[in-house]
Amino acid sequence: QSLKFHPNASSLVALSQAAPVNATGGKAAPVNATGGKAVQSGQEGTLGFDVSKMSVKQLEPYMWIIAAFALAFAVLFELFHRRFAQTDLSVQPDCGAEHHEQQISSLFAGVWPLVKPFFRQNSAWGYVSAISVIGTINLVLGMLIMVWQKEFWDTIEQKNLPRFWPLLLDVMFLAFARIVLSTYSEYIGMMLSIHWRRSMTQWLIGLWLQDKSFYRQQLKADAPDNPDQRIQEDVRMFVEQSMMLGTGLVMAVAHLISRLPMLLLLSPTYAFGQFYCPGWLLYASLLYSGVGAICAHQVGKKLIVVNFGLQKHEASFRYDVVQIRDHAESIALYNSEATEESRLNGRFEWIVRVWWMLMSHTKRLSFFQSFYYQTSAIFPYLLLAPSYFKGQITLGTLFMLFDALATVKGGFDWFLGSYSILTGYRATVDRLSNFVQALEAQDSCSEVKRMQSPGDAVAATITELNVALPRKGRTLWKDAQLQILCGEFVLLSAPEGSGKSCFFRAMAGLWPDASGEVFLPEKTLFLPQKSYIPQGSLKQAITYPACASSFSDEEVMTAMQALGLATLEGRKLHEEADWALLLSGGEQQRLAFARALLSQPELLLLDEATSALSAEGSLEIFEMLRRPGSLPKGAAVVTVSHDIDLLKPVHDSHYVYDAETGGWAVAGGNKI
Ligand SMILES: Nc1ncnc2c1ncn2[C@@H]1O[C@H](COP(=O)(O)OP(=O)(O)OP(=O)(O)O)[C@@H](O)[C@H]1O
Repeated sequence: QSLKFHPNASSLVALSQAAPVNATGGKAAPVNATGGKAVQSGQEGTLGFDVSKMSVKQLEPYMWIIAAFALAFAVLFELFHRRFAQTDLSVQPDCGAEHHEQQISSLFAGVWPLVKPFFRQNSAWGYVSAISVIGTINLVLGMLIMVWQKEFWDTIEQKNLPRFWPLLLDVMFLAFARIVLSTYSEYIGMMLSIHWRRSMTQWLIGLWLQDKSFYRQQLKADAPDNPDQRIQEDVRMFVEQSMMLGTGLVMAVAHLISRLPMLLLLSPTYAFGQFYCPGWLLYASLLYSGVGAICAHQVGKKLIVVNFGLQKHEASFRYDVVQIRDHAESIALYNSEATEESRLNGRFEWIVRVWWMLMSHTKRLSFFQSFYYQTSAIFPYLLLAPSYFKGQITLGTLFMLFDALATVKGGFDWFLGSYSILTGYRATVDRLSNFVQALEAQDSCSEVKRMQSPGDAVAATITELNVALPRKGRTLWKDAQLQILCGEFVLLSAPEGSGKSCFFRAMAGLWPDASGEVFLPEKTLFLPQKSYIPQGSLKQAITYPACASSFSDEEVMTAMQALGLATLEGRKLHEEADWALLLSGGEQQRLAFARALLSQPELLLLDEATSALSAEGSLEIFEMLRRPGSLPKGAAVVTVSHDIDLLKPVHDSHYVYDAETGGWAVAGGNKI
């Protein structure tokens, strides 16, 4: 079809071979023969045989030989090529336990909920309208080019030189319009792509970060893997593939609309020249394409799962590489390069295995698609030959019907032709849908009621806090109680693994398997043993989680001086670096306390937050916290630590874990 509608050089060459038959039907034979002769004599001289005198009968042995060779090649290849896999293909790769849509009826299930947030915006419809207008103009241009081509070839046949040059000038206008439209439709498509991607990325990031989902997802056994890949790679693929498939579908529908009337009007009323059935060509091509689509789905549907598995293993491999970058120092100190190399190579082997599955299923689909397209080529002849030989249609009508039938069938074949892309698309849609559903599900929310402290003399109260390990695991805390008075420094101690950090997580509302009531002041700050230090300026590292601009340089410098971060004072506040790598463990903990001074919390919860500091350093910090003006008046501090002897003197109360009751008890006393 494209040969007829594109006025470029190759189409003109192709048309010059096809046109004599197409344009004038049987009458063109002399032209063909004359033109043919010149070529044939040339071939005779070069190759030593006359192609025009050859018959199919003569060539039949060669056809058999080529077919036999193809068969032998296929058999031998199937028998031996797996030896070159260089991996153990008997091990079945895991393609993930997540939900996959595999029914033909549900191939597009879940697409609309993913697309909806973007298409609620007016700008999205603006882009779609612009692309649609350009597409419609392109269709009109196609029709104009068709008319131009007819006249052009008639002019050539009539050797009408005066008309020839104006016609060439006309085609330049058409070509210019085409060039401008195709360039801008691609450009607008790219604009749409980045807007759509940004909108979807912002939506997913919002969902992922809201209500601490990013943390709670980690605790779930069946949580979707690699959220980073879903937000970055899957969104990009989803947008690109949606646009590719959407454009293809719209083009197919447009071609159908433009050619369907022609097919219905010219279609012989007798099917196969025998049975009265108006419009039967349309039904026949619909049936043929429908059966082809169903067969393609049956042959290729496993590709959905395999594509899903490939995306999963690619993401896991990339995550493992990132792990090495994140833990470079530990790995270098352990000299564990060989272990890491074998771990990475082992991980990559899974990609190789899934790739081989993909190859095998793609080969099956390609076999079927090639078979389908080969039989499609003779399909119009099969349908129309009886009517033609019975004299019900002329040769000219036959060629017009071929053209209309091929275009209509091409439209119906959109599904089959796009099936490979569709399987990848389906896998991407599943990965994104599962991710969105997991983020939107509220099943893993903590049942701990967090309320604001009444104030007055009490800074925080924890009542009947029950904490268990995920998935109905061991109970860590049972009806635990704790009351912290304003201005009080409380020390909590318990054996390792008893659940101190989980207690804090439950208080913060992070732990899913927890219940109880927690009264906390509005400004509560948790400082863990290892604080997160974002990449960027030193000022941002210190002011985190607030923005760097929330504090003046002087305020930040004062906080640094109060924490004795003397070694950092030589650094410029706006110097950018990976501070988590540059700073020592002790410096990182001091930096976290600088955050406390800047954010001025009413309750400060410290989980082993001075573990990397020396004894003097730890005491210095607590003295500084106790100094008036460091924290707001009446601010309380709760410290979890194993350094009881060191820290007890700088705290007002000391509670210990009571293993029997699963709660806190006054050190040396009874349960609270
Ligand atoms: N995400 C998790 N999934 C399953 N079990 C967990 C998880 N996090 C912690 N645990 C388990 O919960 C128990 C308590 O852990 P927690 O970190 O609260 O102990 P801890 O008292 O703070 O220990 P330490 O003094 O060594 O820091 C441990 O047995 C730990 O293995």
